[in-house]
Amino acid sequence: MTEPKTQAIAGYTLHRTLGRGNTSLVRLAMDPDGRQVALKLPHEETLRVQDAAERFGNEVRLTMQFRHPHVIRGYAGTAFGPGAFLAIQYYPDGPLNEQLARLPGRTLPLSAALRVLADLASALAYLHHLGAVHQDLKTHNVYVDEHGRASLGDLGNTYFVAQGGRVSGSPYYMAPEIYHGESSSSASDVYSLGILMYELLSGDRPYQGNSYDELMVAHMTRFPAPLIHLNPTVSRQVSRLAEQALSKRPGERPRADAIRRALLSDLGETPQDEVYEKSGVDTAPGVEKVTLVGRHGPAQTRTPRPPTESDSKAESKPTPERSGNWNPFKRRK
Ligand SMILES: Nc1ncnc2c1ncn2[C@@H]1O[C@H](COP(=O)(O)OP(=O)(O)OP(=O)(O)O)[C@@H](O)[C@H]1O
Repeated sequence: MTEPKTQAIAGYTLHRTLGRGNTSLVRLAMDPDGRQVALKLPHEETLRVQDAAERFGNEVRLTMQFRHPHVIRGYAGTAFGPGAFLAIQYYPDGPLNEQLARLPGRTLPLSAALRVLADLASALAYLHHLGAVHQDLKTHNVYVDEHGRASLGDLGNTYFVAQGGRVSGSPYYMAPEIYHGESSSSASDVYSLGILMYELLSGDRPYQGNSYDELMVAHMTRFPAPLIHLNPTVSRQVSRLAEQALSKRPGERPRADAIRRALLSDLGETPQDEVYEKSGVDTAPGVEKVTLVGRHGPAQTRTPRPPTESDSKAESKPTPERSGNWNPFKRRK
């Protein structure tokens, strides 16, 4: 296969193409420290279209800021301009959807599935603690290493609730309130986690459909069978939490941390509190900063500011994808 022409990034030796998404081309590369990395290079089109360029910039900025063992590790990046790139941890097995496609029956063994879900619940609990919403939890954005430990990637649509952001999601995983055109919240991430719990623990996503509209109806009006009926090896507690995560009303869903605890209990572990410390690192003059350091590593900085009128417009503006060439895996931009 001929490799597409790609912009050279100083200090990086480019190797084979790992994949191509809507936003970027991803190349295996050697970084200046001699480490193998996945190098995300925005498409020319991404850099030309303001909205897409901003999403790439957002992904670079947040990936470099967040530090958590289950949020994909960013090594270096440039958010904007012709030299834009993001170097992240390389996962030889690719994203979880590709891993599942290679497995018989598309299913992980129970303990492996519980571990992946517990790691993702931990990642969400961390983001939610910081006041952020991921908005795009799905198998395509999950990477699992050789020890079976999972990381949540693709922070392009992640935003801090206090700052506002564009509502988005993927139709198989998207909460009813997003279909209704309401704002996303930590509860909509928990809904996506509930979908993933069904998917990984029963072998199927709970809601199916051949179009955006069919999926919308399913998410809004149907209720899946209890998870324990689909997989009797799952505990009652995990089954109940998965059902509650899929509540139509966001307020009735559990928190990500409660799900993490239940999953760890199923693994025979005693869940520990995840501790986030406060510290004060200034990144810009004249702006209040809150820096939260996870027990797992250094700094995440957020800049609270009151939502503006344009934020609330953006938050309340869903962008349903109803065109003829509907693609269930393509994120709604
Ligand atoms: N860290 C990684 N390790 C290994 N392969 C990766 C990694 N990141 C991305 N890839 C490969 O590159 C492909 C494209 O990556 P990704 O989906 O993140 O692209 P994107 O354009 O940024 O996303 P989107 O399509 O959501 O805009 C993935 O499907 C995967 O095959």
